[in-house]
Amino acid sequence: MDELKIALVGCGMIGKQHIDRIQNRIKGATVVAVCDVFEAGAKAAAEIAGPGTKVYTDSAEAINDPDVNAVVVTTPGQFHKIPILQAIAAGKPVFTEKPLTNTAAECKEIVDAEMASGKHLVQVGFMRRYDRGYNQVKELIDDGKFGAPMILKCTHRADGVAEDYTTAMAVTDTAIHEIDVLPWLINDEWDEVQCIMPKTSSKAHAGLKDPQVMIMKTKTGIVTMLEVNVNCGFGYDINCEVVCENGVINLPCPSFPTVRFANNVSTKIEDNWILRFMDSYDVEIQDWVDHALKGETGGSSAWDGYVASITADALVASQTSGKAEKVVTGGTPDFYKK
Ligand SMILES: NC(=O)c1ccc[n+]([C@@H]2O[C@H](COP(=O)([O-])OP(=O)(O)OC[C@H]3O[C@@H](n4cnc5c(N)ncnc54)[C@H](O)[C@@H]3O)[C@@H](O)[C@H]2O)c1
Ligand SMILES: O[C@H]1[C@H](O)[C@@H](O)[C@H](O)[C@@H](O)[C@H]1O
Repeated sequence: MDELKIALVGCGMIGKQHIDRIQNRIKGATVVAVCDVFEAGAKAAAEIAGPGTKVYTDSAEAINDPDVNAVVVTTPGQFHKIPILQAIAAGKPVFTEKPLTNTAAECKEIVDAEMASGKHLVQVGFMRRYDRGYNQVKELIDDGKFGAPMILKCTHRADGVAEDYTTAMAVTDTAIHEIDVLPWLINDEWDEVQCIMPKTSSKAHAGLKDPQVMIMKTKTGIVTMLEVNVNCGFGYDINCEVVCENGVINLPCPSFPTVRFANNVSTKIEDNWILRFMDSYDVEIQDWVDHALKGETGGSSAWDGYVASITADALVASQTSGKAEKVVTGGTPDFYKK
């Protein structure tokens, strides 16, 4: 294969961004077909992709088009499973946005199908593994001079959320990023996780518990305290402080000038995830393309996506039990050992 000819399934917000990214900033890949259950949405996406782009409303038809040799899935999480399984059945590499799917049971079906195919075909869009700041922190941890990490203090704050955002989504849609990236960062695995509900913000819509505090402990005993706070009202504020034996490492934020003005010292906070992680998405998709052209996958595997969902299910269970819940994965199959 010398070029990926992609069918993109799910032409919403991030789907359209990935089309623009692939057509204009990524080498070695072109979107040749787009698919959305709403034909008008697919047609609008085809306009972005350019003349000659095929338009589908059925993912099986798009994925099995003989001109298509790779797939990008950008439907909402609860609709990821079917197009991913269709891509695996067709033997075509597939990049899916996070989460792999919304439940661990569905993720297991994908893992089983990929192992049965005998080929590594699935990459999950946990883009923080490609973020420059997280990579700089990882290099410092791996260097060893800071000693072992012991405590991680993280925030995942957003300006606000839509009315259909649920209490469980604080885990499955939002904290899922930290659930994936932190074990990669500190070379460890989750052991048990707990969700604690502080006083709910008056800005949270009816029925939503926000903020939430997630306490997550790894197998070697490192403890993470994660604040998920999606109605903070002041911007998209991602922080990660790693307290090690000999020092403390702070995730660098994208650089904005610090200004002194009107008796204040201040720095801008990014408005949203699109702007905060813009560069990471480009690096991530290019890395997927480069790997897929060689018959490989990079970044997060289907197994990583499955483990993230098992962890998310445990945290969601803790939202009601209030107790620490064990994360039980059964061990990495040889197929996924790196
Ligand atoms: N990595 C990130 O930071 C990041 C950011 C935003 C969204 N996401 C993820 O991207 C995915 C999409 O999010 P979004 O905000 O773009 O959603 P969206 O609702 O804007 O778009 C989803 C689109 O998929 C279409 N669709 C639904 N079911 C379909 C099916 N079976 N076949 C074809 N099309 C179908 C819908 O009609 C819609 O146009 C989600 O999994 C989300 O978690 C990731
Ligand atoms: O909490 C949001 C995350 O910070 C983003 O990166 C996206 O994944 C979005 O879907 C989530 O709702």
